[in-house]
Amino acid sequence: MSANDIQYLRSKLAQYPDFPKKGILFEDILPIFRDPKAFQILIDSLVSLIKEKFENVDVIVGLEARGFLFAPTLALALGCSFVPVRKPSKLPGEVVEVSYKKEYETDSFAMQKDSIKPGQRIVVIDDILATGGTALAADQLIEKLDGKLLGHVFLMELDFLKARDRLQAPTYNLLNGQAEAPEGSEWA
Ligand SMILES: O=P(O)(O)OC[C@H]1O[C@H](OP(=O)(O)OP(=O)(O)O)[C@H](O)[C@@H]1O
Ligand SMILES: Nc1ncnc2[nH]cnc12
Repeated sequence: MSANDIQYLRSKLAQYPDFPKKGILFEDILPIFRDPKAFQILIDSLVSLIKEKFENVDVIVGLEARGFLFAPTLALALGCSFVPVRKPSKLPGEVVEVSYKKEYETDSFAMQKDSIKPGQRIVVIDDILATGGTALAADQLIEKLDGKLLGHVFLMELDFLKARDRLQAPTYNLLNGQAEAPEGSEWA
């Protein structure tokens, strides 16, 4: 991704102080999707990043709700499956479920038991890494289904919350720099 592309995507982000609660600076990614040029840059950049960092990806897992805005398009561009992680009571059939805490509330997440096969190679996609509670919950669900977690890709990361230290798998983001797996972890 060129510096111009990064700049273009960053110019589409909007900040809202004290939303949804006092003290939270909310980062809004929705303007990206109002502009087809920005959306195309986003998908092309994510495809390049994933091809560069991960091998033989079978499944892109997207997290409700904002991950759903671009993870299916990305999966299609990569020729992978798309599998959703959803909020509770939304998925039919047998599910696995976990509760988690995020920057401004608690919630729970579920996946359909037959949505991934044991050993499938998985990259988890979401818009923002804040405390990491959401991403860790997705990791737990993938582990319960015996998927092979390759790593996480975010559009952006709230560095000051230091969530990267909580995530074990390699974690990348498009808009504010990249880092490798923690030293000593199985992915390092
Ligand atoms: O790292 P964390 O502290 O867990 O926070 C990050 C999560 O918070 C937001 O989702 P949220 O559930 O608020 O909203 P959404 O349903 O609009 O995606 C965001 O889209 C991430 O999924
Ligand atoms: N500050 C923030 N802005 C947007 N989404 C978020 N999810 C968690 N924290 C967030």
